[in-house]
Parts: sequence; structure tokens; C-alpha cells
Amino acid sequence: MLRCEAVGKRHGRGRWILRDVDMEIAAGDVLAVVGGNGSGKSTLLRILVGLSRPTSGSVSGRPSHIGYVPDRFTAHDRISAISYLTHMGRIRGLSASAARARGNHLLERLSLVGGRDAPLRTLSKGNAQKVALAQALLVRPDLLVLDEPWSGLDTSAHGVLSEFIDETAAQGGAVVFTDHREAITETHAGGVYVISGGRVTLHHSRHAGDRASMVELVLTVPPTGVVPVETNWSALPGVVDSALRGGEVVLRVTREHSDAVLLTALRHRWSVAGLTGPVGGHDHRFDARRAAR
Ligand SMILES: Nc1ncnc2c1ncn2[C@@H]1O[C@H](COP(=O)(O)OP(=O)(O)OP(=O)(O)O)[C@@H](O)[C@H]1O
Repeated sequence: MLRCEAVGKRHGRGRWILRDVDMEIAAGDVLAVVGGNGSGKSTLLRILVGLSRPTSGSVSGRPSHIGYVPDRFTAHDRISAISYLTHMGRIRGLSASAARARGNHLLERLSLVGGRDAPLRTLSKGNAQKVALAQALLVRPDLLVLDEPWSGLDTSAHGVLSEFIDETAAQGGAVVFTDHREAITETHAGGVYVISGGRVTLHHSRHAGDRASMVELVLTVPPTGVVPVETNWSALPGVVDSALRGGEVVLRVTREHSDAVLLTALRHRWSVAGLTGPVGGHDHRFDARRAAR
């Protein structure tokens, strides 16, 4: 278990960005860190992964395989995405062929557009973000730390990112991410830490079964061949993820809004290929004792 005890951080003689932070992150946890701009979210994540040393307090139990996606992935390199991932995979102990295969697999799942063989510096922000995500997942992480991972990603990649988070947690890895959107944090995280005035407090914990109140809706072009109306799924209330999979649109929707979303889909001439619920899989464990501290 990764444990922060009374962690504080300041740069030089500047203000304290973090003070007295106590946090525990166990295998399988999915935790969100929220707070305003400049509140210290990235600072906290950098301390968790070991890139930044706390000024006071201690961090213990950091696992050996950490996947980290920084808030800014600066890709000035001439190296191609796939060569970069191959190098990174080799640094993490994979053979060149295994690293290349894993890199290709991850980029395929993320639908990297713009070419895996194009120089990194020519990639758009969103595509560079996909490469950043792929490098964090080359070797299954025990701890996956994601700094605003949804920013810049297109809708189809949103669903894949959610799958990565679920898969990592289901395989016993812990996930910590930041985001500004409440809906995303509430849906994905088993616990939400809020940073304000340098203090970090556990604000929200999932009640068992919350996640089970999601339904998955699979939409397709009707057998009649009528072309459906293009729909901005993420803009509809209750739609937490939308992804394109083999010509089908897969939506994850809160149970509360699923009827309305289904109605919109039918009105827009989409055909329902599948409807499952509840979805979510693993149970995000939450230790009430921690909330009480
Ligand atoms: N190397 C540094 N030297 C001095 N101050 C720094 C340094 N790095 C970060 N800060 C300051 O620490 C504070 C917290 O920054 P941080 O990037 O952690 O915030 P954040 O919550 O991630 O913000 P955002 O939502 O805008 O990404 C900011 O006021 C920032 O200016």
C-alpha cells in the first residue's frame, strides 16, 4: 500500500502548496484528485510517482511498476511514436519485439490517427496524449497515475481510457487521476480527494452498487440502411463514456438517464444492437475507516 504521511510541499521559501497530506492507496483502488487550477493536483501526483520529493512528511510503499501520464506530454522528438514506445518498453524490461507489439496493440486500441511512424513532434495534442497513455501501459502498472488524462482525447478514446482504468484496477493495480469534471470523477473513482488551500480531504466515497447503476447501450446503423443522425453523445445528460467499436457506438449511461438517451437514439434513427446493465465489473473497495480519519 502506498501511504503518504503528513506530506507537505513548498518550492524554496514559497508558499506551502500542500500541507499535512495523509493518503492511502491500496491495490485495486481508483481514486480521483480534484481541485481548482493551481491547487496542487499535479504536485501531489508528482510526489506520488516519486518525481518530486516532499518538503516534509514521508511517502512509503511505492510499488515498482508505475505508469505515469503527466499533464503535458512534450513530444519534440523526431522519433516516431512506435519507436518511442519500443524504446520505453525496452527500458521497462520488455524485449524489442514484445515492446513493439504491445505499443502497436495499445495505439490500435486508442485509434492513433496521424501515423504511428510519424515523428512525435508532428502529432496533434490528442494523439500525443494517446502515446503518453500507451507508454504508461506498456508494462501493466501496479500504480497508474494520470494527470487530466481525458483532456485532448477524442470521444472514441474516452471509452478506451475508461477500459484501461477498469482493467488496471481489475488486475490489482491502483489508479489515481485528476480531472475537473465531477461526472467523470464520480463515475470512475471509488474515492475523491479534494485539494483546497493546500489541504487534501477525502470528500466522496462510492457507495457499494453505485457503479452498478450504469447501463451499456450499443447502437448501430439500422438494418434498413437508413443513415442515423450524427449525435454528440457526450453532450447528453447521463452519458459517461461513448466509444466507437467496429462501426457501433457504445455508450455507458447512468441508469437514471438511460431511458432518455435511448429515446434520443431512436429518434435519431439509431438501431439498438445491445443493452446491458448493470455494467462496471470490479468492486471499487472503499475503506470507511479512511474516510473517518
Ligand atoms: N517548480 C515550481 N516552482 C515554483 N512553484 C511551482 C512549481 N511547480 C508548481 N508550482 C506552483 O505550485 C502550485 C500548484 O501547481 P500544480 O501544477 O500542482 O497545480 P494544479 O492543481 O495541477 O493546476 P492545474 O489544474 O492548473 O493543472 C501553483 O501555484 C504553481 O504555480
